[in-house]
Amino acid sequence: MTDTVSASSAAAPVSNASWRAYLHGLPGVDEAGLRARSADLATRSIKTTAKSRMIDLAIRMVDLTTLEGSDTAGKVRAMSAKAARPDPASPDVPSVGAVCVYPDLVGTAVSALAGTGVRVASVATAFPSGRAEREVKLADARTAVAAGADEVDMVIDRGAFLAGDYRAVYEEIAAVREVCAAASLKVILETGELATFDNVRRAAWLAMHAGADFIKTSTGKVSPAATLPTTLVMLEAVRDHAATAGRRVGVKPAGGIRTTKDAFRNLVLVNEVAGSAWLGPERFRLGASSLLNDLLMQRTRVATGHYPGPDYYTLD
Ligand SMILES: O=C[C@H](O)COP(=O)(O)O
Repeated sequence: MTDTVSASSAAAPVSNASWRAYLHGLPGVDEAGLRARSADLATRSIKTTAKSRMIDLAIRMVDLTTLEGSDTAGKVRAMSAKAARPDPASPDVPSVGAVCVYPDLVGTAVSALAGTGVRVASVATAFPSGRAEREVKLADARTAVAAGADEVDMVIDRGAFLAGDYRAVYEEIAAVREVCAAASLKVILETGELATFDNVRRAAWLAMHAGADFIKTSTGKVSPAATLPTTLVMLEAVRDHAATAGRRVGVKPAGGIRTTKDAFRNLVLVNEVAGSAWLGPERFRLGASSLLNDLLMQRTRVATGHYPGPDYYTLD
C-alpha cells in the first residue's frame, strides 16, 4: 500500500477545524486492498524450527487480562502468579508482559507481582464506555497511577470522535497523559465502534499526536474487537508516525485473541507491516484473557510432540 502520511503531518493542529482538515486529509484506506493483504498475510506459515521462539515471544507480549464485574482480589492474585510463572513445572517459560485489571485491583496486582518484572496495567477513564465527566475520568487514571500502575489503558470518547469533536478527544488524551506521569499510556480506540477504517486511521493519528505510548484496538467488550485488518491499519499508522515524528508508538490488539494461530497471525503482521523494531513486548502486546493456556499447550506440543492433558494448566 502506498497511502503513507506525509512528513508535514507531524505537528499537531490546534483548533477543531484544523484537526478536522488534518484528519480528513489523511490518505483514505483502500478497504479491498487492506482485506486482501490481511488475508494473504494470515496464510503465512511459521517454520517448525521458529515455532518455540515465536511462542515464547508471544507469551512475553501477553497482557493477561481480567476485566469483569465479578473480579476479586483472590482472582487477581491467582492470575498474577500465573503471569509471573505461567508453567511452574517448566521454569524456562517466560513471564507475560503485564497483567491488566480495573483500577481498584491495581494494588493487589502490584503486591502480588513485586520483584517479578511483570508490569501492572490498569484500565481507566470510565472503561469500557468512556462516558463520564472529564474530572471523573482523570480521577480514575490518578487512582490507578497512585496505586502503582506501570501502564494505563484509557478509552477515548467515541461519542465526541464520531461527532467530529476531535479537539476534545485530543485534549482528553493529553490530559490523561499528564496524569500518567511516568506510567506508559495505552489509548484504546474501540475500533468496533468507529464504523470505518478511515476513522480507525484518524483515531490512531489523533492518539499518537496526543502522546499515546501504545494504541490499542478494543476494550474486549464490543464486537468486532481485534481483527487483522484493523490491526494492520494501526501498524501502518505507527510505522508512518515513526518515520515522520521520530517516535515509535506500540500497538496492542485486544479482544477475541484466543489461539496460538491468532497470535502468530498478529506477529506476522507486525513483522511485515511495522518491521522487526516492533517485535517485542516494548512495542507490541496481545491483550487477552484466555490466550495463555493455548500458547502453553502448543509450547509443550512443540517440545514433546504431544499435548498435555486438558487439566494440566490452571484456568486463565
Ligand atoms: O484488553 C483485553 C481484553 O479485554 C481481553 O479480551 P478477551 O477476553 O476477548 O481476551
